[in-house]
Amino acid sequence: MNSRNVCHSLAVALRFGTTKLNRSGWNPSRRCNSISSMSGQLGGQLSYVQRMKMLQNLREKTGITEEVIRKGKCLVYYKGDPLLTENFSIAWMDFDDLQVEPKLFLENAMLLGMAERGEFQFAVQIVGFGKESKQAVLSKSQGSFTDFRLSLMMMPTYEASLASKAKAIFNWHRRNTHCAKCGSPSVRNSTASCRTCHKCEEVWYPTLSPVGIVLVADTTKSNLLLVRQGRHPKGMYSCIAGYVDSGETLEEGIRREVAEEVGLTVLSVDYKASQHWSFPTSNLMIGCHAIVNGNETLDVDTSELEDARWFSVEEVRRSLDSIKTNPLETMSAIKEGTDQFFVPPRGTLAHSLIDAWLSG
Ligand SMILES: NC(=O)C1=CN([C@@H]2O[C@H](COP(=O)(O)OP(=O)(O)OC[C@H]3O[C@@H](n4cnc5c(N)ncnc54)[C@H](O)[C@@H]3O)[C@@H](O)[C@H]2O)C=CC1
Repeated sequence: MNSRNVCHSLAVALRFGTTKLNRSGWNPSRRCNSISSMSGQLGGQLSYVQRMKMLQNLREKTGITEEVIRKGKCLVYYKGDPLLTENFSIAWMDFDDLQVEPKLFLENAMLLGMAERGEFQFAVQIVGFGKESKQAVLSKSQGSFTDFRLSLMMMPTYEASLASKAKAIFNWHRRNTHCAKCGSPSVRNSTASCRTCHKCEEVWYPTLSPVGIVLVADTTKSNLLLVRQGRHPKGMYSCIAGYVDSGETLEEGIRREVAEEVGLTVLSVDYKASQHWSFPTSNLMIGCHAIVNGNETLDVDTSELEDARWFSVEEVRRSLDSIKTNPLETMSAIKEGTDQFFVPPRGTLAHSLIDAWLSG
């Protein structure tokens, strides 16, 4: 089985307004002074600060011009799946290779960011380009369209965050075509960073929900508590996660989730890392380590969880090593129906929290 077939199988196994643009939107005839003045810098390395200022300028002042599009590289999506190379990196495409009018491109694209060499990064959905679009892209590129969830687990971290951002923003625009204040149609700006109501001019920004995710250890630090939901692949145990409620701090949300889901008292919480996560919508996963009183009896909320169990550090380390060394083979074995315990794959914050705890 070649690696693409393995990937396809794994993807199955892991199944877990109008185009008129507003005043900061598309205007092909407008020259953008700031971009023109920057053009001397393009091609060389740009500092992080320079790049952020330029992106801010595009979002908030000038909007996207044809000049910007032509200097761009595109992350291409077909029906929600990104175009990746054989090695699970983004198969960036030049705008010219997409053979589409700039206006149609922009109606289906969003500004993602800017590479260090000054290339603008776009994400674009090609479904809107017509029936032949998929074949046309595949014939011009070295990539193939790869299941989105699998992509996030296999891509380099930086690229996975770009892919996650694009998916979340596209979804948000699709679901938020009308103003939540007056009900009139809203229009997106050219970078896709917001929508403006045509009637009342209220501006709407993509929403992001905070989720606390926590790796729980007992006071001896020799046991880790992991949980599984019915929708997880067979054998997979992960960290406790839950949405932070309005009015709560992150720590309060985590204490409440641990109490509700497994009936344990959290003694301490330490922030570790965060990750954007676009399932099912747009979440900011905020990852922590926590210590609980391990003498208390587990009281599992079976409406949320199928199981919660203490694992020894050695058991968790063996599982993590296996999935780190051979991610595709391990996931493939799991798909065949093994009862083997495994931790979430690379690309998930749960995996990083476990990895950080074991290396700490
Ligand atoms: N990247 C990672 O390592 C992991 C990510 N996750 C993600 O964390 C999120 C939360 O996990 P679960 O609690 O298991 O999710 P869930 O989808 O089971 O949600 C639990 C409950 O929260 C409520 N809810 C749903 N959406 C909400 C929102 N936007 N704001 C407030 N409440 C909401 C609903 O009542 C739902 O029943 C999910 O998106 C899940 O995919 C979970 C574990 C690991």
